[in-house]
Amino acid sequence: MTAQAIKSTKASFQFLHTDNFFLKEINLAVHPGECVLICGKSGSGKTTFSRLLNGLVPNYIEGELTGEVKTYNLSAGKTSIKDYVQVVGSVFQNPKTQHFTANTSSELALPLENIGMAPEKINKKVTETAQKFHIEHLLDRDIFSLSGGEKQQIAMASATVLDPQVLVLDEVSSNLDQEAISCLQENIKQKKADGTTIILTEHRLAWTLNFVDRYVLFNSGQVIKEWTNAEFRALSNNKLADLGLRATDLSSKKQAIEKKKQIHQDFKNDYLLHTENLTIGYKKTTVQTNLGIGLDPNKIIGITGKNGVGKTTLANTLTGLLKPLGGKILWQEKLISAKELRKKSFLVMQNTNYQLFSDSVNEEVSLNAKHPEWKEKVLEQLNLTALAKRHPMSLSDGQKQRVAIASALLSGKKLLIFDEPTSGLDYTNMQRFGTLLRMLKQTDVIIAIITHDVELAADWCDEIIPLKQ
Ligand SMILES: Nc1ncnc2c1ncn2[C@@H]1O[C@H](COP(=O)(O)OP(=O)(O)OP(=O)(O)O)[C@@H](O)[C@H]1O
Ligand SMILES: Nc1ncnc2c1ncn2[C@@H]1O[C@H](COP(=O)(O)OP(=O)(O)OP(=O)(O)O)[C@@H](O)[C@H]1O
Repeated sequence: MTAQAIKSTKASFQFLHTDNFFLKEINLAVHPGECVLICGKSGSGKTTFSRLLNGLVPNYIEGELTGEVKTYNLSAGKTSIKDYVQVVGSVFQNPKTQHFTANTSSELALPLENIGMAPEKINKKVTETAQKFHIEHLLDRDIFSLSGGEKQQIAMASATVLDPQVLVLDEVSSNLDQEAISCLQENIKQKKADGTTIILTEHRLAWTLNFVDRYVLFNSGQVIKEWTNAEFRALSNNKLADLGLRATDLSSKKQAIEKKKQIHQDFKNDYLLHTENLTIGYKKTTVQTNLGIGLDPNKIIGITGKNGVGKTTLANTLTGLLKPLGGKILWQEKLISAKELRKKSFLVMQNTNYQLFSDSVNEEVSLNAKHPEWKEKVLEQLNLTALAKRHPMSLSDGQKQRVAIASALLSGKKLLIFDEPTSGLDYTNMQRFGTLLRMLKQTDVIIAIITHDVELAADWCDEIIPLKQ
């Protein structure tokens, strides 16, 4: 019998400074070349378990581990990270935390340099890898000036450049457009065909049906169910929703999105907030020119478009964080400055790590809250009540996202823009977020959501503005 690629035997893990074991007696065996997807609610332990497979837990995120977790001959808690990186390629949920260099080409070359590959071979491999992921246009760029999806693509390419035996991919599709997801699918299938063992943690499941062998459901730090691919495909969207999981059949949602694009009227100038010939971008890069868009209260507006098209740049400009390169932004038909826009608006960023400052969830959402009387209800609706005393930085990514969302909802600002707010959210939390937005839209607030999330756009947006290249 072949040895297992991954074998977790009664693995339990307790985070430092906590009273209880969070992961509880996890048994899971994955054979070489198998592709296993870990799903489950936000905070169920998907990321923590995946970090036991690449050595980050407990080497980097400390705590007590009992039982055993082996990735080939490496053993969590006993093997150093240095040895893990030879065997396991990882993509983290938040790609920003994983880049080691400031330049995209150096980022892809670094793992190859570390194993002493000759420079001409390195160049060839970097070019080949970029071609596989269709990201040649991103080579030799400053990493910090990439869009969220572009960063995710670089992280994925860099994790595979050494052809590792195991890939651990934590929410790798969360910021990608449809084209980038198709390319990711092809690459994963190719890796699988080459015998790579692949572990994914995901909320969005539809894109995984044609390559995942087994689905494993986590709940409160435990494995509670497993399905083969065929069994999982047989589950209806309703059944998945009962389990708190996202839909696998998105056909009707995609149709709904097309209808919502038609509902949105092209530019007219009686919007509460509208732009005229707006040019947005950075010192040396113009991202969009001649933008005429309008936003009104009392509806939830989705903003969609391909990776790198300028959605985040637009959000930053409309909330006054970035000055326009040209053109006008008008509020009630009067010119409005960046400073005034900052006063009126709240932006929930794509990476919420940058906007959580307080020592507890409770303090964070109370900062600048104009509606403290809503606090209890909002925390409850976003499943945060039990986390109120926790330090925001100790939360899972989906939990952090919900804290930033709660702050926005309580802020009393007139313009709320959410940049990919549901990238870390399961079905139930996405629905709860949508429900809160529907309540809020009756209060004369402009609500805009930048999103690649097909379910969020279809189920909760009233109109969709597609941003074009
Ligand atoms: N600080 C910056 N300096 C220069 N260029 C930048 C900067 N930030 C982003 N860009 C570039 O501007 C373009 C638009 O980026 P933006 O983040 O607005 O895209 P996006 O539509 O939000 O993408 P995604 O869906 O991937 O999040 C991209 O090509 C990106 O590489
Ligand atoms: N350093 C830490 N200290 C204490 N608790 C932590 C720490 N890191 C994570 N947790 C808690 O462990 C639980 C599992 O977190 P994990 O990130 O594994 O969840 P997840 O299923 O990946 O969630 P999401 O889908 O939101 O990313 C969460 O309740 C989280 O708050």
